[in-house]
Amino acid sequence: MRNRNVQRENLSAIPGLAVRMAGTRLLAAVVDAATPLDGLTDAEHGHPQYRALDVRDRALVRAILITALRHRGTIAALLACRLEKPLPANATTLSHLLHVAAAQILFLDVPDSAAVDLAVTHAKSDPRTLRFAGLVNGVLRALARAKAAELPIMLETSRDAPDWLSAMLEKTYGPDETAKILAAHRREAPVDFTVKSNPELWAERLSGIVLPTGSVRVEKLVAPIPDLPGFVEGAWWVQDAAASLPARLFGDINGLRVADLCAAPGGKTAQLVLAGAEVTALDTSKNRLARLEENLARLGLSAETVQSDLLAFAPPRPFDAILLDAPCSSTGTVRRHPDIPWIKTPADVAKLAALQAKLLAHAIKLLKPGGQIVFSNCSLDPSEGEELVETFLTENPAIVLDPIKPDEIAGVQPFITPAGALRTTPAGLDMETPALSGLDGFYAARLRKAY
Ligand SMILES: C[S@@+](CC[C@H](N)C(=O)[O-])C[C@H]1O[C@@H](n2cnc3c(N)ncnc32)[C@H](O)[C@@H]1O
Repeated sequence: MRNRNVQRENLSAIPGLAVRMAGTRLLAAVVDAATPLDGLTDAEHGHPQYRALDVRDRALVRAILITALRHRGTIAALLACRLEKPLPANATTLSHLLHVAAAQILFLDVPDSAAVDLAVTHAKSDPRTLRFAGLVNGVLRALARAKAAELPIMLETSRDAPDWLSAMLEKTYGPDETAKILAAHRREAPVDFTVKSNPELWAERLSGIVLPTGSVRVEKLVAPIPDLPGFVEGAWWVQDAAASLPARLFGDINGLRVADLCAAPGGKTAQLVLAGAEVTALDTSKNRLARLEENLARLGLSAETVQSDLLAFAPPRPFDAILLDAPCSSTGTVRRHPDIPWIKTPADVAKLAALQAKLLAHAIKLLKPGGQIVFSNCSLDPSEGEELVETFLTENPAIVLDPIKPDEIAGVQPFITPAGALRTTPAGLDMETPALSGLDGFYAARLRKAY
C-alpha cells in the first residue's frame, strides 16, 4: 500500500504526465462510450480528471483531443504503418495512448522526445499497457522519424472520417465535393458573429471581415469571447454564418407572433426578436433554456420562454409563423466538433430523422393557415433534410414548399437548391484564404400551410 502511494506521488510529480493520462482517458470516453467532448471538458461538470488540471493543462488536453479526433484517420493509418500486426482488439487503452502521443508528434508544437517519453512513462504506469511499453517507445520514435516524409503523403490519401460518414457524403455530394468537405473538416473553423447593426464597424473592432451574407468573421480570436469589444453591451452574438440564414427566410415578421420551437441557446430567437416579432421560444431542456434567457438578457432582447417537450406543447392560439430548428446529428458542425463523426452512428441519424418528422408534424398543427414554417438543422445528411421534407410534402397535401428566391437575402444565392431550399456545406463560402472560408453544413426549407 505504502509503495503504491509512493509510486502515485512520483507520477503526479512528472510534469505533463497528468495531461497525457487525462487525454487518453477522455479519448476513451469519446470513442468507446460516445460521450461528447464538450461535456467531458466542461469547466464545472466535466470529467474529474479534466477538472483536476489547471487552466493551462486543460487547454493542452483540449488541443490534443481536438487534434486527435480531427485527424483520427490519418493518425490511425500512420500508426498502422509502424505496427507489425494490428493491436489486439481489447487493447483500447494502448490505442488511445498511442493516438494521444501521435497527435502531439504529428500536429502539435510539442517536442517529439517529450511526447514519446511521457507516453512510455504513461504506458509503464498502467497495468493494461505495461507490457507494451517497449512497443510504444519503438512505434512513436519511428513515427517521429518518418513524419516529415510520410505525413504529407498520408494527408493526400487518408480520410479523417469513419466509413459511414464518407459513404453518406460521397453518395450525397459526389467525390469532388466530399473531398472538399473532408478537407474543410481538417481546419479549425473561424468564428462568426451576428451583429445587431453596422457589420463594417464591428468587423473593424473585432479585426474581422464582413461576409457576403452579412455576418462578421474573425479568423482567430485574440481574447475570450466575454472580453471582446461589444460583448458587455450586447452588440453581437456568436453564430455561424450558415446558422444565421434560416431565421431570415421569413421576410417581414415585424409585429407577427412567431414561435421558435427548438430555440436554445437562442441565436435564432435573437434574430426573430430583432426583426420585430413577438417571439415564443420553446425548448425541452431547462439548462439550455436558462442559457437562452441569459443570452437574450445580455443582448437586451425579450421573448416569452416555455420549457416543454414540443410534442406536448398545445398553445391556446396558432402562430403566424414558426421556426423549427430541429435536433439533428450535427454532421454539419464537424469543424467545430470533431468528435461528432466518432460518436454518432447511422442508427443515431435514423432515430433523429424520425424524431424530426414527428416534431415537424406537430409544429404544423400550431401554425395558422397561410402561415410559414421554416424547418432547419445542421446535418449534412439528406435523410434529415431534403428527403425528409420531400416525404413530408408528399404525405401532407396542405403543406407546400415556398421556394427561396436567389435575391431574397444577400449572399445566399449559391446555397439555393434546384427545389428552392437552402443547403450549405463546409466546402462553401470561398473567401481569400482557406482559414477564412467555409461555413457549417445546414439545411433549411420554407414551407407554407396552404389551408
Ligand atoms: C439545434 S438545437 C437548437 C439551436 C437553436 N435554434 C439556436 O439557433 O440557438 C436543438 C434544440 O432542440 C431542443 N429539443 C430537442 N428535442 C426537443 C423536443 N422534443 N422539444 C423541444 N425541444 C427539443 C434541444 O434541447 C436543443 O436545444
